[in-house]
Amino acid sequence: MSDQMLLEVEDLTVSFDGFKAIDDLNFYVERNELRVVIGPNGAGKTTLLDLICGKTRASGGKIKFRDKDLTKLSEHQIVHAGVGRKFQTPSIYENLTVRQNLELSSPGGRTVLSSLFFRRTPTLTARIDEIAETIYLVAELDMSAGLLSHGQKQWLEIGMLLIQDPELLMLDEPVAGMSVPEREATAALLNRIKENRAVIVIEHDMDFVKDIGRKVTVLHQGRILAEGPMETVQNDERVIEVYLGH
Ligand SMILES: Nc1ncnc2c1ncn2[C@@H]1O[C@H](COP(=O)(O)OP(=O)(O)OP(=O)(O)O)[C@@H](O)[C@H]1O
Repeated sequence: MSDQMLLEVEDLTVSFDGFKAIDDLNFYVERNELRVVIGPNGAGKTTLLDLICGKTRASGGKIKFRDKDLTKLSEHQIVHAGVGRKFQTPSIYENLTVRQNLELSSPGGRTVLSSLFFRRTPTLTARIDEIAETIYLVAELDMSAGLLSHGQKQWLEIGMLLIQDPELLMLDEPVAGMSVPEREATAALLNRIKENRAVIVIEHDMDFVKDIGRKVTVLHQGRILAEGPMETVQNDERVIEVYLGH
């Protein structure tokens, strides 16, 4: 594969009691790409992300990320290699401020914050300001995270991943439960953050997928049913049959 490829998933299979949730899958993501993965319930979307982040172990196949095979690494090593994953439910610290949540998520943050000698270095402060700007939370930096709206909490969690500077960011239904303006702001946010990293988004909200306007992969029964620009995919007979027509 070309040097442009950041992630190369080849012949990936996982069986749960003989049922192949991912079935001999080949899936490639380029650097600086924003890829949307869609498909009916049970298609294997979440399982694919679980395999990439090491939460689920593959039965066969490879997941090449830069020069590493992720199937051989632990979850912790995969994070360290530069893969960030956001789950559906936000896992922020509600009693801490937005700034403290970001500080805690910064590399080494967990140890420095608990230290008596924690100091805000100018570099960290500047990085937090930059991220707060990206996730639309500049005015909320010193506010308790528990007071944020549902959408703002999702953005904070994205910020908590961004501060670790992952090369690949994976998001599971980031706009679920968001208002229309929040959804539009999230589309703009994802398009901005993919400028220096790759992003994989699982999504059911077709309006949002159209807002993002990027390459779409349709999964069905653990395999790729179609792949390409949204306009092509949404006119594909097989995609309409198994997913969009419902
Ligand atoms: N740990 C597991 N043990 C057994 N079966 C599992 C496990 N994880 C997933 N599955 C099964 O694998 C299939 C794919 O599930 P997955 O959650 O990846 O689908 P999905 O495309 O993310 O669906 P949804 O849109 O509903 O989230 C489903 O049939 C599911 O029941």
